[in-house]
Amino acid sequence: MSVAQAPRILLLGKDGQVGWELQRALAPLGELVALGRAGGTEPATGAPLVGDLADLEGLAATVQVVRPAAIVNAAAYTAVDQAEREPELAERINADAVDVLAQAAARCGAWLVHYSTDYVFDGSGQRPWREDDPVAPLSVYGRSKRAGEEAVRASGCRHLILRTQWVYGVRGGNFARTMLRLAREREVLRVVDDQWGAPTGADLIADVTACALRQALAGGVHAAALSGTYHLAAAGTTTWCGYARYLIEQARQIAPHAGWCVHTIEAIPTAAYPTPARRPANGRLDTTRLQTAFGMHLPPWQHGVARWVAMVCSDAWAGWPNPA
Ligand SMILES: NC(=O)C1=CN([C@@H]2O[C@H](COP(=O)(O)OP(=O)(O)OC[C@H]3O[C@@H](n4cnc5c(N)ncnc54)[C@H](OP(=O)(O)O)[C@@H]3O)[C@@H](O)[C@H]2O)C=CC1
Ligand SMILES: Cc1cn([C@H]2C[C@H](O)[C@@H](COP(=O)(O)OP(=O)(O)O[C@H]3O[C@@H](C)C(=O)[C@@H](O)[C@H]3O)O2)c(=O)[nH]c1=O
Ligand SMILES: [Mg+2]
Repeated sequence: MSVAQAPRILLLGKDGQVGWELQRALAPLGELVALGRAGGTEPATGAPLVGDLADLEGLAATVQVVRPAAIVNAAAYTAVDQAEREPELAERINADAVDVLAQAAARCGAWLVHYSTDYVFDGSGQRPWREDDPVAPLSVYGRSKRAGEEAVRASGCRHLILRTQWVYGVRGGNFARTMLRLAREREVLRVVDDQWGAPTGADLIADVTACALRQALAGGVHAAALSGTYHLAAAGTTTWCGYARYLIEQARQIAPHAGWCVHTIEAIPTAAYPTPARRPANGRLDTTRLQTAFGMHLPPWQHGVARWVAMVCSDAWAGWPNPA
């Protein structure tokens, strides 16, 4: 395929954990126009493009100018506890801006790839959640993400809503990085052991997104039928405590002399770790639908976590343990 015929893909949120990996994974699919908060320029004409999701008018205009075959939205308000204090901003970025993108996608016939979260569920029961199970978010963040999902479906655009969870990446802050820092500062860590989910790598999310979007962009009857909501998480499940223990054990093996202080990782109930936002106890996601629809297998969560630890603990990784 020549560059001129390659579909245009508009990526928003290019500098986040998932957005960063998407720059790499989406590049082979077409002509990628990748925007962060600061925006950019249209490759052919140099026209200014808006990447700030708080600028709703600018965002709609940007889609019109780029006329992409697909929009991939990796930008979001993801500070779960902080969202309890600024619900309007969370709603604007996670719902209003998504509404604008979805309507713009519908108008120009583009696919919209959008990410959502296990935090749309109330966490009841033990069974892994399926895509059509009822949602009942416990937090401002969760409610704003639910509203974003609803806007995408209501717009009528062809879409992939990919609900994921517990994301870690080499770029940006996450629970894994917090744990590795604390393990070098404290002798005892206390971590909740009654919230369940699967740590999922930003690289895995990006690779799966590229594979799914390629099939969607291929066109035809099969492609149109792919539009819908999918759960995307690594295989297996653990608790935040199980995750912390695995991470730190891996890190100690790879970098035994990195100054570890921790000798105890104590399993605690959620009630012993109060936070502004409530989080679901059962965040397990059933990924059967994704695996069947797109013909792929998802690896055990430990594989990606071990690779991430090897990456961030390597001496070559200049920013260890907290990159710029
Ligand atoms: N992180 C997680 O554990 C999970 C994430 N998800 C979802 O996956 C998607 C990707 O998340 P992830 O990559 O981890 O999140 P990050 O927080 O790493 O990245 C989000 C990006 O969005 C940017 N952003 C925030 N506000 C705006 C704005 N007004 N305009 C433009 N950009 C903005 C952030 O910029 P800045 O850094 O400047 O604020 C950041 O670069 C999101 O939809 C999220 O809800 C789902 C489940 C779990
Ligand atoms: C730092 C720390 C956290 N915790 C608990 C608090 C909380 O219940 C759990 C996870 O804390 P965090 O705040 O790091 O994770 P959190 O920001 O809740 O992560 C979520 O982010 C959003 C964006 C999502 O969509 C979710 O899927 C999920 O990944 O660990 C401890 O028990 N001990 C600790 O020392
Ligand atoms: Mg957090």
